[in-house]
Amino acid sequence: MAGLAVNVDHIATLRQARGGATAYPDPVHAALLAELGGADGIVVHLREDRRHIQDRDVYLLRKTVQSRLILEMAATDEMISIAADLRPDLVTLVPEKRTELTTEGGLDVRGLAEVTQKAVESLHSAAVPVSLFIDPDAIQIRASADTGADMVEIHTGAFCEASDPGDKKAQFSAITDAAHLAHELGLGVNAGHGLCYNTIGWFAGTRIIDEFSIGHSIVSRAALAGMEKAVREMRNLIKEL
Ligand SMILES: CC(=O)[C@@H](O)[C@H](O)COP(=O)(O)O
Ligand SMILES: NCC(=O)COP(=O)(O)O
Repeated sequence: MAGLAVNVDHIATLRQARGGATAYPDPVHAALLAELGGADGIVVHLREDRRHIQDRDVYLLRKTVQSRLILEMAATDEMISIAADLRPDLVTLVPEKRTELTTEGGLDVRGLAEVTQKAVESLHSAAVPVSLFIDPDAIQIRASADTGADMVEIHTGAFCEASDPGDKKAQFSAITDAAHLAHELGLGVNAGHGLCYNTIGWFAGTRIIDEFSIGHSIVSRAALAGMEKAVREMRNLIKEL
């Protein structure tokens, strides 16, 4: 059965809405509730611009998360140093642009092979496993395997955002093809970005994703129904896949 890692970034987005003047809502509290709701892991994206998750959050989560702590970060010296000190259960290397509203494309592992491999080696030397957040593209999958990374996280944003039925079907096929190739190359296969209570159903019967990484749709439902309930509902949908 696939796992569910809950991204609590956007609890912190709400907290930072007043410029960090309030201590609430606290992503650390949200993570506890997510775990009570059945989360198999907690994801946080410590961005260079600290627009939502703060350093304080990741260090407190390291002490309090009882499932697994997954740190999303750019492959920069600053972030690698933090990860080596923090020792999360997994690092997912993601591309970052200060001007982006949210994570856009996947990491260009092929084009940044040297930098990516160096980051993978640095994290491995700190005993931190590494996942690479990439588009569902065979070239990027193969390049990821060549870096020595432990797994990939397939970017599901284009599939989730597609409105044309034919395009959505094609985007989903790209994800399943990429997942099969990644498994063949011995990589773990996670998936995330933009997944919601409707799109998750597309994965029924596929059994090709090891863990789904979901944040925005769960936090959005939690705003109305509560975090534990929102996570449990997603957890139950994934159990039925
Ligand atoms: C890589 C990824 O998909 C996550 O970063 C997710 O997008 C939540 O982070 P942001 O909303 O800050 O992009
Ligand atoms: N890596 C994907 C993630 O952490 C959550 O993305 P989203 O569900 O917030 O779009």
